[in-house]
Amino acid sequence: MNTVAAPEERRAVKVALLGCGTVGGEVARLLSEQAGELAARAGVPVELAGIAVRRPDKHPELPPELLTADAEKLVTSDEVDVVVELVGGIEPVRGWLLAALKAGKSVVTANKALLAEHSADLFEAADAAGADLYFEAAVAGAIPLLRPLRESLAGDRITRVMGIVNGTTNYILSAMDSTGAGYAETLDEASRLGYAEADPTADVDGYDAASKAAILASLAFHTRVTASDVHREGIADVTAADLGAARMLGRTVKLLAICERVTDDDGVESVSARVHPVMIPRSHQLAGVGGAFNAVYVEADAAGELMFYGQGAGGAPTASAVLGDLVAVARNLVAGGRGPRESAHAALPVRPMGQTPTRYHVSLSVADRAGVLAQVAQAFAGHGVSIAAVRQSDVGDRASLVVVTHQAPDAALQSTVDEIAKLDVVHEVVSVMRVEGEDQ
Ligand SMILES: NC(=O)c1ccc[n+]([C@@H]2O[C@H](COP(=O)([O-])OP(=O)(O)OC[C@H]3O[C@@H](n4cnc5c(N)ncnc54)[C@H](O)[C@@H]3O)[C@@H](O)[C@H]2O)c1
Ligand SMILES: N[C@@H](CCO)C(=O)O
Ligand code: NA
Repeated sequence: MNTVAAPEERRAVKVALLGCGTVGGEVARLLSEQAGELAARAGVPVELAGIAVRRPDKHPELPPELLTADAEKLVTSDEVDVVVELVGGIEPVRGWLLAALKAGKSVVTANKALLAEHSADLFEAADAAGADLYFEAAVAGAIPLLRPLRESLAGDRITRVMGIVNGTTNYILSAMDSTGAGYAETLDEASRLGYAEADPTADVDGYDAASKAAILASLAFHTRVTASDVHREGIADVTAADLGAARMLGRTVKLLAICERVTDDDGVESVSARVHPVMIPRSHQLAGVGGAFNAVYVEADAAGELMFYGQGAGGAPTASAVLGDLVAVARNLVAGGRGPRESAHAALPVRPMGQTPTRYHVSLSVADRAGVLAQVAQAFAGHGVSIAAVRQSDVGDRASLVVVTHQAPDAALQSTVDEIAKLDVVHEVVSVMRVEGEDQ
């Protein structure tokens, strides 16, 4: 348990840094370059006790006496007060962090994959030992977002969190939209710039954003949501035709994480968490978020609408969030307090995607003859889906038909699209995508 130390008894807060790659390297640099200022802000010097990397011989830039390949031993060393984990992945990191917490060390991590599956165990271990668990860098990089959710908005009732939380896919979609650049070359560039995960399929297939959505939903709604509770679709299937269809409607495509508190007709509350590509109007504030930037809207009963924007990936921006957490832990050690614990009292069920209300855009290539529109409209009506707008234009002997719906349960919309694809009069389903935001 943390205790208050008299100023003369305070020794430096000693940090074990696990991982010294894109983010860890920047944390090590800033800890050294800003040592004086960090000590002044924390009220105590913050110093490295050791750095664990996979291959110490590959790091001539780091002090050799600090380097080790044995993270397991480092995390429970008597000399260490705080473990900063920037390795990533679930095992063996989970075991290291549980051992560290059990030994009373506080933990700062950027590891969303681990938190989205095991935060309950980690919080429990932190509570048992009276240690801290901070993870601002795990969602939306440099942007202060988790601290506002955990602390500033703890007195409000959040109803929705929606935004762009993966820098790599936003970088790719922005380039595909603005320059028509190809998917593969843009992904290579995102990896080179240090935005992508070690295995970039975690980014493009939506796993990274789904982990972040689970963390956001858990914090915003005071419940437990894991990555497997989040409906996940990535951007691998987003085509030039989708972007073209969006452009025709004055829209663009973004990969969004959407977490909502939903109340059914009987007043029963649940949460819905999903990640998928979405068409949004170009006038929407999220449409202007380019490159590896992230932006997240939070809607709360009393606060109204808030927006958080900034660099969501990259070494230095992510290190900024890590260092902020490290200063918070050091201050707690000095003052003898603790940061916020897990808040999961609401224990809300997770609503399946099929029952979640969404809106669809469907772009079809159809035969240009009488009665086609009626057949398509009938398919929507048969599934109880109400149409908001229809646009038809002739393309040679075919017609292009674009339908935008009102909200309906996602399963009803999926069934409608499946039925339409089988109609003889439909030559091709050119693009199907969910939509958010009002049309102009
Ligand atoms: N790169 C970003 O923009 C970014 C942003 C936010 C969060 N994150 C998260 O930060 C973490 C680190 O990401 P990164 O981009 O810096 O990764 P990275 O691949 O650049 O670095 C990983 C580091 O971990 C070390 N490592 C791997 N296995 C190890 C082992 N068994 N023992 C000791 N050290 C080991 C490697 O030597 C390397 O130094 C991940 O959880 C990632 O999801 C990254
Ligand atoms: N790979 C992640 C890093 C930031 O969490 C991204 O592209 O957003
Ligand atoms: Na953040």
